[in-house]
Amino acid sequence: MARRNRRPAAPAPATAPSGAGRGTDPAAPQQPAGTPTGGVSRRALLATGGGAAALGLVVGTGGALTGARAVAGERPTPLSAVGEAVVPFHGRHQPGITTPAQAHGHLLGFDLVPAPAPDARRAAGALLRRWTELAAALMAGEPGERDTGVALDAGPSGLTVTIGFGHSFFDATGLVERRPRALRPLPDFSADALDRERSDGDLWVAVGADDALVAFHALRAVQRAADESGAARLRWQHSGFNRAPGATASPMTARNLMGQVDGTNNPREADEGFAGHVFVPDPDGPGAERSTARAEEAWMAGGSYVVMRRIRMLLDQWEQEPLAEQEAVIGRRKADGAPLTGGEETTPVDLDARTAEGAPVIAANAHVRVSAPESNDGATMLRRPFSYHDGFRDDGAPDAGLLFLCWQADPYRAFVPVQRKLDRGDALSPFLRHEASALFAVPPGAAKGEYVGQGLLEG
Ligand SMILES: C=CC1=C(C)c2cc3[nH]c(cc4nc(cc5[nH]c(cc1n2)c(C)c5CCC(=O)O)C(CCC(=O)O)=C4C)c(C)c3C=C
Ligand SMILES: [Fe+2]
Repeated sequence: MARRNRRPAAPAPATAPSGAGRGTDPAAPQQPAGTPTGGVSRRALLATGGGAAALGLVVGTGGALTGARAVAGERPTPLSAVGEAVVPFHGRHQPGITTPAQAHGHLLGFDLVPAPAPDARRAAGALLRRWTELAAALMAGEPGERDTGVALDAGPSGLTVTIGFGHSFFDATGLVERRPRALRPLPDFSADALDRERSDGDLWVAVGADDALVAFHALRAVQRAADESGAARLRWQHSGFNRAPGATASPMTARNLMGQVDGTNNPREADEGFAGHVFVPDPDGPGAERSTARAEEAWMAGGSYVVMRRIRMLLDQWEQEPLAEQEAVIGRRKADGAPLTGGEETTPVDLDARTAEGAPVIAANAHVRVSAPESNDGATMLRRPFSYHDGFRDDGAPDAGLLFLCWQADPYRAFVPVQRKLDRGDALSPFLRHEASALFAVPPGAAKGEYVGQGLLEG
């Protein structure tokens, strides 16, 4: 059976007319996040004399910020395509789902501060409004409330901020009736070695940007807003990276820390049925008949579910494997990601191909065979991972791997069956340890004037 491969990533237009930010292919992180807009950037404001006052900069709280680069009348040096890229915040879906994965990512899990349910709900609503306003401002290149200035000289750099709800949020806020069925806790898998303190959580915020300072600036603003609100406290943080835009001569699919080209056969937004795989359908729209959602979950229409897995790679073992073994484990060539059945990266994998001796060319336990939609009743997810490296463990091994993120309309029809199958017989599994896990309901995007999750908290 010849399988359909997705088209190669097309270079993003320098200026996108609306909506999509820098294109919608998470497998194409090397393209600058390009949607220069007519909006006034932080840097332009400074250079045209708006200065510190217009930016509401922090002055006198330890590190005075004066906007010293602001000189009235001075023309700003143009930002590079990377710096000036703007991803729109408002829209049907939240940003950071179909946005190509950026060079830097921070994933934050929060717990609500215990309080009687009505108070916790009110406090959560206020925090979500504050996070929404912050995200919209920072993503547009404007300063946040009492801005720290960390991102002062940069453009928004394709910044995205994405917000979600965990299973326990609904207990804490007395909203159990409105908890989606698809948000029930993930089952245990035999290979799990999960650290519960770095898993789960009431609330989730994901920050991505192509500049490290811009990403940190947003991460800190989000965490400080939670702290100051008294509504939520940080439970865990996982930080990761991808290759920087422009690091390769032309846009290419990213590699992971095992050296494999990773993301080739991701679904593309232009594929038929893409939205049905990734986003929760409208109750009366196409795809609703396949949905298990109840009327109480209508607030999730246009939203998506994200599974996060922190997967450590046993790199000392992996790097001992001969190249041919490494390629057999995946079913693709390491150099260019082409299937072992021939062709180039985007050539469809032929799962039926046999050697002269009659053995399958793609092994029965090869990762691409076991995980493919064709082997899982069509189960399809949008993968959007970051690599991570957090130093070395006591045994000297790198604490490094993949912050695996996948997006789907229903995790029980995508991640869960596929991970069950991988758990039973994937040639890659012996080189992996799943160390943290979480599932979040990511509501639809907010319209102007609304906040993310308003449909749940006030609907
Ligand atoms: C449960 C879902 C998946 C987990 C967990 C997972 C972990 C994981 N994968 C790689 C490396 C590669 N994965 C590739 C393809 C691929 N992986 C999944 C799912 C999970 N992977 C799917 C659905 C697919 C696509 C299969 C297909 O349709 O062909 C590839 C091949 C290139 C590609 O298409 O992206 C690589 C390489 C690692 C290293 C990893 C955990 C650390
Ligand atoms: Fe995979």
